[in-house]
Amino acid sequence: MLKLDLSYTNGFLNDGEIANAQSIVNTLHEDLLHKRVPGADYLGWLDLASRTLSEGVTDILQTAKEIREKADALVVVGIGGSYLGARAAFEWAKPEYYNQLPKDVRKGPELYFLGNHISSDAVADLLTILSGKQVYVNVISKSGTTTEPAIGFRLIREWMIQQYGEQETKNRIVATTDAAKGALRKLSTDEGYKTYVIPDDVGGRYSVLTPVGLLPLAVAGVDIVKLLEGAAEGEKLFGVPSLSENLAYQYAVARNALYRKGYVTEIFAHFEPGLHYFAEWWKQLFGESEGKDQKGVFPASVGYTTDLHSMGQFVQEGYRNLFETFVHIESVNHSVSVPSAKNVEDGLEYLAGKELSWVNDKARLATQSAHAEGGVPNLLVHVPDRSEHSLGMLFYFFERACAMSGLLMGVNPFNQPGVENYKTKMFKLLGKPGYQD
Ligand SMILES: O=P(O)(O)OC[C@H]1O[C@H](O)[C@H](O)[C@@H](O)[C@@H]1O
Repeated sequence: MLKLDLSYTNGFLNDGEIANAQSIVNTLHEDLLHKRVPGADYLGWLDLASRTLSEGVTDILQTAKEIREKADALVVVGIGGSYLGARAAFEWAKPEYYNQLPKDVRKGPELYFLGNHISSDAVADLLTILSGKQVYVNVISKSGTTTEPAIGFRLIREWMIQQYGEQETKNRIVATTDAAKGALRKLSTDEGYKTYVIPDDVGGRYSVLTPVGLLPLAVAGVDIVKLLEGAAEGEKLFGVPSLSENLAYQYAVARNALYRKGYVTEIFAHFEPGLHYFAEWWKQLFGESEGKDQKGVFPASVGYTTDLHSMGQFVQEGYRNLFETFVHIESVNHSVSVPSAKNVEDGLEYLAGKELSWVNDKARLATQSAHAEGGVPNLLVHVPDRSEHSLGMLFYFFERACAMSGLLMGVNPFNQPGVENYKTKMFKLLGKPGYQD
């Protein structure tokens, strides 16, 4: 079960400040359920996990099984919401050096991501590592027109045609896109690719539990049923209006209260390298949902203890507009202890035999306390373990919190009009037809 600890907001938030928001939360909760909110056409994520479980995921599991049997590597092509959820869950659920593990240990294909940048070097390096391998591709784009994945897909498709020929390439591509619209849908129909649909009513950053995330994760051997079950349990836990019960709404109210007091930057802080991409997913979720109409908490992230040795100074004593949200995993997958080394004078013998996770947790407790003392309020989300079930629940926790938080802030949490401006300017610079004036 997730837990939310707000003790380090004491002294920053007043007594009763959260509970006092109950009546506005009641109203927004009802508006959300009855689709009376801005962006109401994009609320399909609210009960997506439970609906998907009742419809079943047999087809996705079957496709994943075939790819697992035949492929040495799956390349997942996508960006933003068509990328970050799958990568977050992959890195959360699978071992740190997954691609380097022997195939009989890994039991599935290597997993690579493409289409999330326009870097020649990164593309060239990927094609080098793929050389001689049996490669399959899952290209993911809701609009089907996003520049980076469209370029990435052209490149990998061309490379595959050279390796395997036209027809075999078609058999190795699965496209995840809109049911009817867009260039990728048309190409998939023309070429006869296997396809999966991104529902109309689920925006990119809320789409991890659609085939966008589910197919690549199933190929990597992530238990997608447990992931969905965790999120479905989250639907119940975080689907009630009462602030004393609903931790997602508590979090939403707390971060809004801090925002109104000038804490305009939120740092997502974790202590596990495997959560790096979860933080990236979280940044898109909150950044695109709230950052509009000249409002919004700026979402940043740090990976401690690494970043205590780089960003720690700023967080402790720099400009005071920060608050932190720690995500702490209570039970990690592996037990590793500090070895004894009596002849080494590093002053660490007192830790000999102690679990690294215990040391890591003491670092977390010390950091929370020191940062609060330095004027940085912080919130703590406890996650029981690194299971798919806990991850599914955490995805839903933040999705539900983000919707409530954006509504409390008075913005439409489900659109992202601002991402178009640079695209228009870029298309002009690139000489795209129709963008010259
Ligand atoms: O799935 P796509 O249509 O390719 O979109 C991928 C991403 O790019 C866009 O620029 C939006 O800012 C994101 O919200 C979206 O997730």
